[in-house]
Amino acid sequence: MSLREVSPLTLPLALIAHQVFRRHETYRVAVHLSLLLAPPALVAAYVARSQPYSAFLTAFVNALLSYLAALVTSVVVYRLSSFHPLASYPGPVWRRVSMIGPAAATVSGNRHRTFADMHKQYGDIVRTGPNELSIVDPTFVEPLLGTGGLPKGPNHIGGNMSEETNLVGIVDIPYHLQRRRPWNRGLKQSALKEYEPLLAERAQLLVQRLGDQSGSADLGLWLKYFGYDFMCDMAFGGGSELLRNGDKNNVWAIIEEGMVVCTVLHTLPWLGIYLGKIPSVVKPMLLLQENGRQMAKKRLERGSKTRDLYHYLCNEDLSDRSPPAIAELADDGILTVVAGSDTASMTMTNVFYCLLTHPEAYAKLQAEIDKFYPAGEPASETKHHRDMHYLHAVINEALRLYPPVPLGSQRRVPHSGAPVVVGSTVLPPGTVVYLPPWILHRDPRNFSFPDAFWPERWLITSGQLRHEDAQPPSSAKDATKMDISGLVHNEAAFTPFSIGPMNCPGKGLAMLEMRTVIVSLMKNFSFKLRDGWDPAKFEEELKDYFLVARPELPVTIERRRIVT
Ligand code: HEM
Repeated sequence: MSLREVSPLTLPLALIAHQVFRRHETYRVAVHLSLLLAPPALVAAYVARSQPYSAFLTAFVNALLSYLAALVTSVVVYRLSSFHPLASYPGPVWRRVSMIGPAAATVSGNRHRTFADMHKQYGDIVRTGPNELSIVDPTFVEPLLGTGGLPKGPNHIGGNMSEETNLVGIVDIPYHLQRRRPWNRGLKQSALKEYEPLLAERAQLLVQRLGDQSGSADLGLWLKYFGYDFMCDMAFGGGSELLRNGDKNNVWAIIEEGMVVCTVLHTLPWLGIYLGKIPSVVKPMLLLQENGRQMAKKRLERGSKTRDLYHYLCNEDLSDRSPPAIAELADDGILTVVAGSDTASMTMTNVFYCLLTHPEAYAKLQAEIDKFYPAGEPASETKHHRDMHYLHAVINEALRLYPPVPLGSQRRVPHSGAPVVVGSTVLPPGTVVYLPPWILHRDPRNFSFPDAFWPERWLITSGQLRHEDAQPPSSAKDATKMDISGLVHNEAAFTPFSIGPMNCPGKGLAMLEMRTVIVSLMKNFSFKLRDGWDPAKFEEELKDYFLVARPELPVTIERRRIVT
């Protein structure tokens, strides 16, 4: 049977299959295979009935080719047509067709820059994929992320290579909220108090190890070691000694290589499901998952002397509750490692990069630290944090310029529900949405001098500094006092931790950790960028692999004398 003979039969079946795929998006391999193979098989059985088996095989191959060609054509034509629900949204034509190209492009780590370029060209709402929009209008933040907002998007299904994801990717809102409760208990203020001694001990070890580095080091690397060790202390009651022993098991290479693969699979979730079945292809991802699972499993086997995060995740704080399933706890171990250690250590690296390239800000923060932590006052004392307005402003400003999750967390309008309407914008069912902090934070409509590191903006708007006493950022040479008095500062557009019931539960811990470490380091050392290193490279080499991957930060280190 030739292609021409089978095509009249396969064409209508392909059109029906397209509609089924479109309305009932599924990640079940069995359903995919049935929809892809059963119709051509039926056509072949029909046209080659009462003929030898070889005729059936020829008919099947031809039916499959014509069926797939019709299916692909139908999908592409529909996505490019004015019938597609997102047809009215502007965006590059190639991105309307398929996510395969965008997924391949994520490997470069420039996804955030690509999104920024698209917004420059097409405006505030851009169609960045066949069914995907990126929105940089801050009035959408609360309705889409806040209470009553949208559920999570499907990207973590790809990253997890399974529809069963850890907390961060749970799509079903009631189930997400149920799984979220122990995290909230384990990361609330009273629980943080119990982590403070662990934090103080680790920060002291970081100081000691940096002091051993004979005057020069990659500060980013040591902050990564610190971040991982502290996260293991805090979450699993110990288990990592990178600061003492170095990264002999390459855990950071595992995390960073895993995140590259994860970003590709976030963009094409169905591919994750398939590649998950070919371990050799997704080895970095599997190693990353195994690392997190092992950390959690070892913790469960040995128990913990401290009330660590797993004390809460295992419901050990509730006498009337049994622990959740081991698989669930192990999956949340992966999330703990990635969400908890990478983000905070990266932000501390960014803080030091900003301070070291802005000596006047460095000097102001040093003065504040010396005021609150004179000789004799331990750097681990947290009671001063709330009065350290400049420290808070510096951290906020680093988070504004370099949000660790540059595109933010994905959301999706449920397939089964009604369209979501925000103002005059209609988001049809099935639409995936990004609200990228990287772009919102650098938009002059949200923040004056958007590309400048200028902690003073946070002091002015919180009433700590009068407009008339503020100096414009050093990089904004032509700025006037007028520009400062008409300061634009829209905190509704500041979303490094996301917002709403599915936001980051680790915000309080991250702030505590960052403050303690910055104080400990600046109280003990003077840092300078290593001579000959070009700081311009730092920003260029920041990569978006869902979380930001950072370049090295080489510094010279000198011990300060005023310290006890
Ligand atoms: C500077 C540090 C950090 C930043 C900027 C950050 C940012 C984020 C963002 C943007 C999300 C996505 C939220 C959403 O979907 O709306 C998230 C989720 C999450 N983060 Fe963080 N994070 C940081 C540190 C931490 C720490 C220290 C922990 C502690 C373990 C943590 C635990 C989590 C968890 C468990 C989730 C999943 C929340 C959920 O889906 O309900 N994060 N984080």
